[in-house]
Amino acid sequence: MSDDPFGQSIASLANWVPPDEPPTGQRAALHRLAAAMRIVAEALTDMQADEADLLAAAEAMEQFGARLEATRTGHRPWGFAESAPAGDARAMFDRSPVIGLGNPVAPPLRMEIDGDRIVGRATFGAQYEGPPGHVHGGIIAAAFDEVLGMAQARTGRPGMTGTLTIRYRRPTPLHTEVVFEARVDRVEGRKIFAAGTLHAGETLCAEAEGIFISVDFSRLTR
Ligand SMILES: CCCCCCCC/C=C\CCCCCCCC(=O)SCCNC(=O)CCNC(=O)[C@H](O)C(C)(C)COP(=O)(O)OP(=O)(O)OC[C@H]1O[C@@H](n2cnc3c(N)ncnc32)[C@H](O)[C@@H]1OP(=O)(O)O
Repeated sequence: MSDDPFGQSIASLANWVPPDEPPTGQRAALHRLAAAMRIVAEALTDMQADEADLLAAAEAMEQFGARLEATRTGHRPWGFAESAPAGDARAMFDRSPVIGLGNPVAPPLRMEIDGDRIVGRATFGAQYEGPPGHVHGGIIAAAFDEVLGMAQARTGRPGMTGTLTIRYRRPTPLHTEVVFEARVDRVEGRKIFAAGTLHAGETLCAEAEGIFISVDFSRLTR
């Protein structure tokens, strides 16, 4: 990948560390808006507002949505180099559906690097419910993809998920902080083998194995 500046910029994201300082300005406002949208999404799963109240909110949201739509450029700023001028080299992560503080769909999972492990923490609310009172298995798979994905990216030759295998051992509770852990087991040619666990307290809720295939990411932009 040495002749591939885009690949290098993706690989450099593997050195991501959680920002020390909270964001400011437009980005802080974006995070606040996304957080407010998460509160609304969570409340919608269990609320008693009447029809008129809901319709008034829907109207306001539709109007605001139209205002935002009108400002869209279609530009996809998804590289280290491009997000740096936006004020923060890690701005790309704002968009993630799993960790993105600017994406209301994200729980959000908070990741940290601990030696050769990636640790991810999240508290899933009712909008992520699968079986009653417990987290949807597909959401758990998405979170594993992200933490195993971060672990494999730190090899410096990040790949795409080829195979992700999950063993769900115990139902994962909602409204409780749960902890994902991931690490790289071994690298064989382009294949990076990663593994992880999900715990709720002392309970092992799920285990995952992933095979990531190192790719030339500039392919994806063509
Ligand atoms: C988006 C990534 C971001 C990068 C990181 C940035 C840093 C940030 C850090 C972290 C936070 C973010 C973390 C994100 C995590 C999310 C990642 C996803 O969800 S990715 C979306 C889902 N995955 C796809 O859509 C793949 C679709 N599939 C493909 O594009 C191809 O099939 C691909 C690239 C996987 C392989 O295709 P070929 O043509 O390049 O490779 P061939 O030549 O066929 O195989 C090479 C070797 O790999 C094995 N292989 C190929 N496919 C495999 C598979 N699916 N499973 C297992 N092994 C496979 C083969 O057996 C072969 O092994 P032998 O050399 O013979 O030993």
